[in-house]
Amino acid sequence: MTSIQRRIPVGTAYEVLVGRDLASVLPSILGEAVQRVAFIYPEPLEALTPPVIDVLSERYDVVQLALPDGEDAKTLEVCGAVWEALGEAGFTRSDAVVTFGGGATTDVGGFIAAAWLRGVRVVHLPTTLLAMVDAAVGGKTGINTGAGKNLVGAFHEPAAVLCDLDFLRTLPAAELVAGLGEVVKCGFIADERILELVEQAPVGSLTADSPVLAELVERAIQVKADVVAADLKETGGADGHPGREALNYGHTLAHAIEKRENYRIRHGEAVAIGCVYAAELALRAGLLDASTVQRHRDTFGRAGLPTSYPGASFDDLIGAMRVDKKTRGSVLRFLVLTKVGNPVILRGPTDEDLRAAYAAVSA
Ligand SMILES: NC(=O)c1ccc[n+]([C@@H]2O[C@H](COP(=O)([O-])OP(=O)(O)OC[C@H]3O[C@@H](n4cnc5c(N)ncnc54)[C@H](O)[C@@H]3O)[C@@H](O)[C@H]2O)c1
Ligand SMILES: O=C(O)C(=O)C[C@@H](O)[C@H](O)[C@H](O)COP(=O)(O)O
Ligand SMILES: [Zn+2]
Repeated sequence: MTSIQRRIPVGTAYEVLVGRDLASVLPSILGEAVQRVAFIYPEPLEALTPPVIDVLSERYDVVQLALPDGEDAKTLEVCGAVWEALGEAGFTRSDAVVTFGGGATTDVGGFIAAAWLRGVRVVHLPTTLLAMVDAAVGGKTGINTGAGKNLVGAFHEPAAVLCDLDFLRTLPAAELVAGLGEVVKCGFIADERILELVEQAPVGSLTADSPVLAELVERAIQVKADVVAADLKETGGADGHPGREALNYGHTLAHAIEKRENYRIRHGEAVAIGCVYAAELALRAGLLDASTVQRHRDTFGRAGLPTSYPGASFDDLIGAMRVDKKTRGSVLRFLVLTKVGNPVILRGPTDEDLRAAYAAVSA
């Protein structure tokens, strides 16, 4: 039975619903004008789709589009094939896209919707923890290129995000842990209670049906919704706050590691390493104290996440770090903390500090 536990508005634009058995609310969001729905999902999740397809099929002509799994879907080739399929289906501006899957699927499906006819409605049904708390919320969509991660994309806000916690029941434990990477990141940038909840939870207790996990989901979505509502297109925050770039904590190194690993490391795992790196960098820049750096290692580690990366040298990664979207010209800009909940931008850290911080996470 449908149960909506929380409605979290993202400004005035749309809501993120958190609950269970949420597919039934889709028609009320999509409305009467929609005739065709492109249902985009990763092929391995086929067995989970019938309850959603059944709801959609009662009202709409459903075009089912199975994509490759995970990061393999975030390519121009996959987008091209889907756009051809939409053309063949006569997909119009009053039709809609529904994505169903993890963050890779919501990213590429969102981009497909953003570009088709220059923008059609999209509703995300995230099925991983990471996509519920982060990827599906906020309207960032995108794909990868040979030069790096998420280098092509668009801001395209969804009409709604439906976080159905029931889908977490089939999620492999390692994927759930990876999602905690973005949850803990939100704790460090904006909500210390998240850190306390993770620190106090018995190891292994944050499973799909845990009430603490449900609270973490709601808190992390709230952090993301608040930051996005204040700076939708990452143009900058007010009163010294870095705005949406705060959500990019840990991502400069994370994206470089993901590229280096051919996307075979999970995004949330790479983010955990990247946040420890950013903390080490802030320590060397005289911005952050050593105990908060240690708290990064302890809290990400307690969640089951890696906090070091011995897989490459600094010189192997710096090229990919330079294409980070926070870079301006040849000046690297890092999101760092001065304390928990106080993100700031560090411009042009010295080569010595960049290397020393990397040495501290690569041992
Ligand atoms: N747009 C944004 O703001 C934003 C934010 C964070 C991350 N991201 C992107 O999200 C992606 C990572 O997302 P992810 O961690 O969800 O990975 P993912 O989409 O690759 O999914 C991980 C794996 O879980 C499987 N899976 C998904 N739901 C399942 C379920 N309910 N049961 C069983 N298996 C399931 C998938 O098939 C896949 O194999 C990265 O590409 C990252 O860049 C985007
Ligand atoms: O929503 C944002 O803004 C974020 O930075 C959230 C990140 O967790 C996410 O991985 C995002 O896709 C990274 O964005 P990018 O601009 O560095 O590609
Ligand atoms: Zn991320």
